[in-house]
Amino acid sequence: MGKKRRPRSIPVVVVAGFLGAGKTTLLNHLLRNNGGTRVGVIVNDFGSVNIDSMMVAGQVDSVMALSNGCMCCAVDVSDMDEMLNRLAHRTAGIDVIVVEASGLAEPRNMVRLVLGSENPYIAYGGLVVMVDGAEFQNCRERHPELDQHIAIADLIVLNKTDRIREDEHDALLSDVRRINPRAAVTSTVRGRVDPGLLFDRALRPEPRPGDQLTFEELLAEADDTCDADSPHVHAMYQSVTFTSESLIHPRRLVSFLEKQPAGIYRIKGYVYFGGQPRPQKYLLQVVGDHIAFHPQRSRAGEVPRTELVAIGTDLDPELIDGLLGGCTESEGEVVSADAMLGVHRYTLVESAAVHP
Ligand SMILES: Nc1nc2c(ncn2[C@@H]2O[C@H](COP(=O)(O)OP(=O)(O)OP(=O)(O)O)[C@@H](O)[C@H]2O)c(=O)[nH]1
Repeated sequence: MGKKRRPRSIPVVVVAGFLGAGKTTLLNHLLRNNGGTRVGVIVNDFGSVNIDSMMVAGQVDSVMALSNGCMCCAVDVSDMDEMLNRLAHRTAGIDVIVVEASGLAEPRNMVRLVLGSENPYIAYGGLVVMVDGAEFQNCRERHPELDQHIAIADLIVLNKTDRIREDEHDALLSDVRRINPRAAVTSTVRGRVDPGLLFDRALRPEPRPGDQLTFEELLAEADDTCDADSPHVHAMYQSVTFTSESLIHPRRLVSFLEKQPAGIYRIKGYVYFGGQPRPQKYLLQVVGDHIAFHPQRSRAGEVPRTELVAIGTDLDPELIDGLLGGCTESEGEVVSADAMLGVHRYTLVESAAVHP
């Protein structure tokens, strides 16, 4: 009689963190440094164009995008379950699944979606919460509920420490430790964490007995709705998507970015400027006041299509669409050679390696 095989148990790790904290950057780092571990990825973006899945595509065999909008308040778990089923299927050969929550998701509800799965081959692998070292203290003032996200994390990644002074880092670290004395905390630049911290729970610092939250505690107060009694961060936010097949005028776009309409906190997406022998493609990333262009390699014959998602509060979609529409090149317009100077000022060359 053949030996009975034990069912595989694929850990599912949820990565959460406020808008722009560096979740996709961390994911790309993990995918590049997976040491042979096959990682399946589920991304859930807030806007109607899933920029995050485009940013990890090409890094991984299995990337799946959860449908338009933040999933954390989905009433049933079927969408998530369907993706988990596909990734956990034997033929996919996946060793670990990472779920990147939208930057506005309630992590508790994302965890609930994973725990609610009926798939016998997966096991909840913990919650990683990323903190934007440069923006967190400001964000906390606007959204005190972000402390709750930290409070339930298993691993807290203090990211963007290159953008803060040592004393600011120390203050942040002690705040985070006070909010969650249980979790492991690691400080990073560009999400460069040891993948072993996420993929192999045994490598994590072991919580002391009685320190770890039980699933029941984790799920307590998990909310299916976004009503006024349980305001979720994303209930206040909206997104505006802009697409254009015309080339973008660099100087006009930079001027838009430097004087953004009120309410925008985050902009991300792909932009095409004119160039020879082919248009120049950039990934644009704006978090708060911080603007970054990341040069991209475009394929020969690639049709330029700018896609940007702006996320914020009290946005005026028509105004934003109109202003971005005004940043396109008009037909026959001659763009001077120095028009790219503004873009170059905000260009991160090394980032080409982060987001190819
Ligand atoms: N200076 C600096 N920039 C970083 C660091 N990590 C990420 N970034 C930049 O921050 C911006 C946002 O990073 P993402 O990884 O897209 O953030 P995210 O959390 O996935 O964003 P959302 O999905 O919109 O919530 C990008 O321009 C990154 O290159 C870091 O450690 N230092």
